[in-house]
Amino acid sequence: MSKPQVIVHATGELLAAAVAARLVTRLVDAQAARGSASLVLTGGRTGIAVLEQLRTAPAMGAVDWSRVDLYWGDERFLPTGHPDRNETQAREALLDHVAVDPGRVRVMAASDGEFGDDPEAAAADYARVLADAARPEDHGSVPSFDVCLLGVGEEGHTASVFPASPAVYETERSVVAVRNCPKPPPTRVSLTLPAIRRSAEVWLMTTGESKAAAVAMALGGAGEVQIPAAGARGQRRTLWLLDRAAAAKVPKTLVPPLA
Ligand SMILES: O=C1O[C@H](COP(=O)(O)O)[C@@H](O)[C@H](O)[C@H]1O
Repeated sequence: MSKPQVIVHATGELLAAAVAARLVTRLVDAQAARGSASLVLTGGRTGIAVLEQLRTAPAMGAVDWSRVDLYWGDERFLPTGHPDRNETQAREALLDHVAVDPGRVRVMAASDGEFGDDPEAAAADYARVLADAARPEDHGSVPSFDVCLLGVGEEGHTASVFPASPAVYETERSVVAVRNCPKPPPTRVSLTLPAIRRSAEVWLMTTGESKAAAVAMALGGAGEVQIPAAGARGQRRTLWLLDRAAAAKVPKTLVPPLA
């Protein structure tokens, strides 16, 4: 498992543009090496801002979106097309504007979908989707995603794994239903930390003063039960992509000069 590396940008806008550029390079490299790339999307303000930036990124045309496998790290369990669904926001920000292969866009079920209002069934279904997509070289039931994008909440949640919640103690399942979330909406579906840790690269992205304490705790050695984002690590790389405000309380020894 990789050690976290911190990259700080001056503003949230610069951060989103820089992450978008970094992502273009990573996807192009994966496609050149293997023919396809896999990407886990996140919801949240920073995650969606990155997708908006990606849409107009200068080298965007270098990515063949029909050969990108798309997944979600978590989903708000709401009806199809609901504006608060991470899927809806990702489609508006990017996916409706690029030539994705619909068969490679693996969404988490909606609350009016085939599993009805049953988030446990939706989670079990997504675990099957992941298992079906895993290749022999992934050595398990979760693909080794090229990049897993994640946000970070004020209290340290990532995906929809909240501090001290049942999801943070999960060691077997790759996807779980999450109920009674402290942040609305209360019902969600989420990858677990063990599934996230199957990723080659994990990129945690967050901005703003309100995230500074959680970021400092995660990077300062807090446990994942207290700060779930601390447990999100990639096999090859773990990047913490921050703006100056979110990085304000991180120990100076961990922060390189401004990008
Ligand atoms: O609810 C969620 O929140 C987190 C963080 O969102 P932000 O707006 O504070 O950046 C996000 O990572 C997660 O995907 C989303 O469902």
